[in-house]
Amino acid sequence: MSIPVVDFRAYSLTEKDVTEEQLHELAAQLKKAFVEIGFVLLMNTGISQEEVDQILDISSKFFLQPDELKKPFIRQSFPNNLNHGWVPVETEKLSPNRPADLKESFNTASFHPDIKWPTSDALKCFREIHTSFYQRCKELSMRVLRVMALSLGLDPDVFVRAHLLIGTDENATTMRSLYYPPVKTVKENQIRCSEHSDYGTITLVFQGSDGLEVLTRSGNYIPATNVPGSVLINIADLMQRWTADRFISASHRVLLPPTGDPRTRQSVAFFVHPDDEVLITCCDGSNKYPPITAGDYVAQKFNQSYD
Ligand SMILES: O=C(O)CCC(=O)C(=O)O
Ligand SMILES: [Fe+2]
Repeated sequence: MSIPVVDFRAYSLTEKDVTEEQLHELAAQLKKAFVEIGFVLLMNTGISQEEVDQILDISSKFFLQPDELKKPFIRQSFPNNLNHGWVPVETEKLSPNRPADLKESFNTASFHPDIKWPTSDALKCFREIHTSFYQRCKELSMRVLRVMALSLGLDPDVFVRAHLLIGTDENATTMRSLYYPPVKTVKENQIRCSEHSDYGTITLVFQGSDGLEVLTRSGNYIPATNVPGSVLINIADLMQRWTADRFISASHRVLLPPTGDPRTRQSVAFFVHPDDEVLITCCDGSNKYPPITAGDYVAQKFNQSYD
């Protein structure tokens, strides 16, 4: 089994005249992937590899600074949005069975005027690059959510309408740039990114190199090979609840590199969340999961993963 590949050209960000027939064809392909494995590799989305390289590049300049220069941006230091900011290595614990992850990250979760952004010469484009990549990811997410609603025979705008506040502090959508430093000393069972599923509706992933693995329904992890120019998209927990388990929020992880391999790794994940106040109820009318607001669900998950 491998991750299914879907050509998204007909509804790419540069395409204005998609036909109903093309949308239904895409819907059928996405539905199959999201039911069978919960992951899909989209080609020709309109987001170019140059854009991805640009954000990976400016992010690595940020991460490679001494911790002292990153501390002013640490997560939880911005009162308007406690999820925004820098997360040092070994802070986030995604699995109860493992030590905290060997990764560092920067969460872009707010554009509130009180947010401080890096301003040094080397990082003067940091804010602009992060803001524009966030917007690109948001636009693509809206297109994907539309196709997903169609694929389930729902009102095509039902998911889009639940995500109108992306980019404000009333919505938890977060773009996270990840940096996995060279591996030196390792605790027992520690890995780069522990087994977990994501919390929101969908996640867009841009990998700088291989490393991500995905759990299949048959119970084994397979590589999500990095294909330059593509966007990997996965179902997250709230979408699994919303669809009463038709779409699956698959577990995934990043293992350690082979012993002695000094290579770092980078990726960018765009975690799409519904607006905080949106109540997620099973769209098939069942009560397989009790209703919960998107805001309460994410708050619960953050309490578990950041002690
Ligand atoms: O680094 C990656 O490729 C994915 C990271 C991830 O799954 C996450 O941060 O939720
Ligand atoms: Fe993830």
